[in-house]
Amino acid sequence: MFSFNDTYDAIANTRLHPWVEGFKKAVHKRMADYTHGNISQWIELIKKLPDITPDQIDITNKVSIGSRSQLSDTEFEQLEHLLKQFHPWRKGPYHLFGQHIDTEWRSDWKWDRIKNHISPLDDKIVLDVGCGNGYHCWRMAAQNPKLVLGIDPSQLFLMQFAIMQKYLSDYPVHYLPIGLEYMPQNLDRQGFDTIFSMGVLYHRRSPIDHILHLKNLLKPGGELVLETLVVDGEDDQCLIPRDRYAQMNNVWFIPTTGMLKNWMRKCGLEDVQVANVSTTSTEEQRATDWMTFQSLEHYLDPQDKNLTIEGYPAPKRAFMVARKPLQKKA
Ligand SMILES: Nc1ncnc2c1ncn2[C@@H]1O[C@H](C[S@+](CC[C@H]([NH3+])C(=O)[O-])CC(=O)[O-])[C@@H](O)[C@H]1O
Repeated sequence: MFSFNDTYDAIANTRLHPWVEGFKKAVHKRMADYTHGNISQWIELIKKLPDITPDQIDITNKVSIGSRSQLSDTEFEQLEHLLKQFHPWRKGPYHLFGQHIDTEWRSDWKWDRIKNHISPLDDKIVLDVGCGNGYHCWRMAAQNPKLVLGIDPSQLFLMQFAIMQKYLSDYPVHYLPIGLEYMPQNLDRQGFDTIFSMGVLYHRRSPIDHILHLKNLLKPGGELVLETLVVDGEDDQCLIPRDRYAQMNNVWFIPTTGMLKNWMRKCGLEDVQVANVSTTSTEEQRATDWMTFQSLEHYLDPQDKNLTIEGYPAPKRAFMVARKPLQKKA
C-alpha cells in the first residue's frame, strides 16, 4: 500500500497540524474507494525506476530531472517503456533522464501566464486543488515555499506524481489523493497563504460553494488564484451547456469574467483582478505519443475552430487573483 507518512509529517510541522488526523481519515476513506485494478501493478512499476541520483534538477524553467548520459541505451529504452505504462500523460511536459514526456497539455504555458501575477511563494503554505499529476506544484516549489500540498482524487495522477517525487523528495511538495470535499470546511487563521484552483471550477456543480470553500481554507489576507473556462459576454451572463462542452460531460458553469468577478466578490473576496485571458490552442492541448487519445482538435467544429463540436464558443480560460480580507466584514 502507498504510504503518506512523509506527507503527514510535513503537514504536522506547519500550522495545519491540528488537521493531520482529519487528512489521515480522508485519505483512508478515499483509498478504500479506489477501484482501479492497476494500482498494485503501478506501485510495483515505480519500484523499477532507475535508482540513481539525478546529476541536475531544474524546476525553475521546466521540470527536468537528471541527464540522458546517466542511462545506457538499454536503460533509456526501459525507462520509456516503464513510463508509457502510466499513459495517459496529460499534464507536463517532464524531462526524466533525457526522456521527454511530451504530455497532452503544455502546462508550462499555463504557469508562464500566471507566475508574474501572484505574490511570491517563499515560506508560504500553498494548496493546489485539482493538481493533476502535480506539474504546477513542482514549478511552485522553485520559489522556496514552506509546503506545497497538491490534492487530486485521481489514482493515475498520484502515481505520475510519485514517479517525479522519487527524485525530487528534497522539495517540500506533497500530494494527497483527495478531492476538495475531503478538506476541512474552515481553517481561518490556520489556513493556507495561497490557494490555486486551476481547471476545476467548471467541473463543480456549485461554483459559489467551491469559491466559498476555497476562501474558508485561506488565512485572512491569503491569496486565491483561480483559473477556469470563461465565455465572452456581459457581466450577468454565464453558459450552462445543455449536455457536453468540448466533449466533456462534466462541465456545469462557464461564466464571463464579469460574472466570475461578481461570484468572487459575493463570496467575500477582495482585490479581485483578471490576470489573464487566453484561448486554448491546439498547440497547447493536443494528442502526443504520451497521450494517444483524442484531444482538443477533435472537440472543435472542423469548419470553424472558434466553436466547439457542440456549437459553443471554443475554450477560453481566465486567471483571476483575489485576496481574503484581513478583517471579517461587519
Ligand atoms: N472534487 C475534486 N477536487 C479536487 N480535484 C478534482 C475534483 N474533481 C476532479 N478533480 C481534478 O481536477 C483536475 C482538473 S484538470 C486541471 C489540472 C491542473 N490543475 C491544471 O490546471 O493543469 C482540468 C483541466 O485540464 O483543465 C483533474 O486532475 C481532476 O482529477
